[in-house]
Amino acid sequence: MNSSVQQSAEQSLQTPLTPQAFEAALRAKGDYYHIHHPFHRAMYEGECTPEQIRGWVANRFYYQISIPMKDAAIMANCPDRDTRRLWVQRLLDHDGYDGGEGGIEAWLRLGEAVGLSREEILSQEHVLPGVRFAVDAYVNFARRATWQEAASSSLTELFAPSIHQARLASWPEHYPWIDASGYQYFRSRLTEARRDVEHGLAITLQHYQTRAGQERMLEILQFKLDVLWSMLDAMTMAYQLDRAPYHTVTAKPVYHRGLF
Ligand SMILES: O=C(O)c1cc(C(=O)O)c2c(n1)C(=O)C(=O)c1cc(C(=O)O)[nH]c1-2
Repeated sequence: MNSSVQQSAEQSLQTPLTPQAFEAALRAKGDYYHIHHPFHRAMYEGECTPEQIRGWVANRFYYQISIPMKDAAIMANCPDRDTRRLWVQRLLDHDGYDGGEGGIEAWLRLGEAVGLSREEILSQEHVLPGVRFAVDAYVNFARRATWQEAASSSLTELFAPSIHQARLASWPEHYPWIDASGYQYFRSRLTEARRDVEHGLAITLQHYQTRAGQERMLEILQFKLDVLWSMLDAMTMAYQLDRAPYHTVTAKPVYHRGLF
């Protein structure tokens, strides 16, 4: 590269993206959302066996119960009262409040609708180590990052309404054996995720003002996409390729159930 070309490349890397261009770059990350993962595609194309659906629901439960801990960690690091007043809604959405059951309970109902018992889900006996490690990486990131960085890592939710919508549109047709009462979680998230995104996006656009910061935020978003993709990789090994951990040694789920 001659020096003037190099200089202008360096300059453009120092120029912050406009808020519009930054938001467009965030949205472009949707190309790597787990909606494109083969396990996910199989789910909404009707190709999954009941065992595979049950495996996904039981494993995703670990994400569901970890999200409020992740959000509590963000609040614990956030000195801004106005932010906390809005952010606390996320905990309440999942844990329930004022007689409302909340998302964790709705997920347990989804589990029952696909044929799992409540005890089986709560015991975490089906949670694969790879899923656990991926989810824990997300919670641990939220514990040690600044609250703004941790808040912005939730922005994969930009793409979540379309994935919940895809399930609502395809599962009842493909999997008539699933009790329709189980779908309430997906329905609730359509509106909850949109509201979360509005707040998360406002924090993000306000916080990342330099080009280096914006590039870092895109890397944070990629980290979160990696978390979601890696969870499905672990499920693919166990439920599609019959290669659960230790399958060469035993068919028993000997893997640990969390060390809290
Ligand atoms: O079903 C999904 O594909 C999906 C994805 C995501 C996401 O993109 O992180 C979330 C959820 N669901 C979800 O239900 C949810 O409550 C949620 C919270 C968060 C977050 O990062 O704070 N992501 C997600």
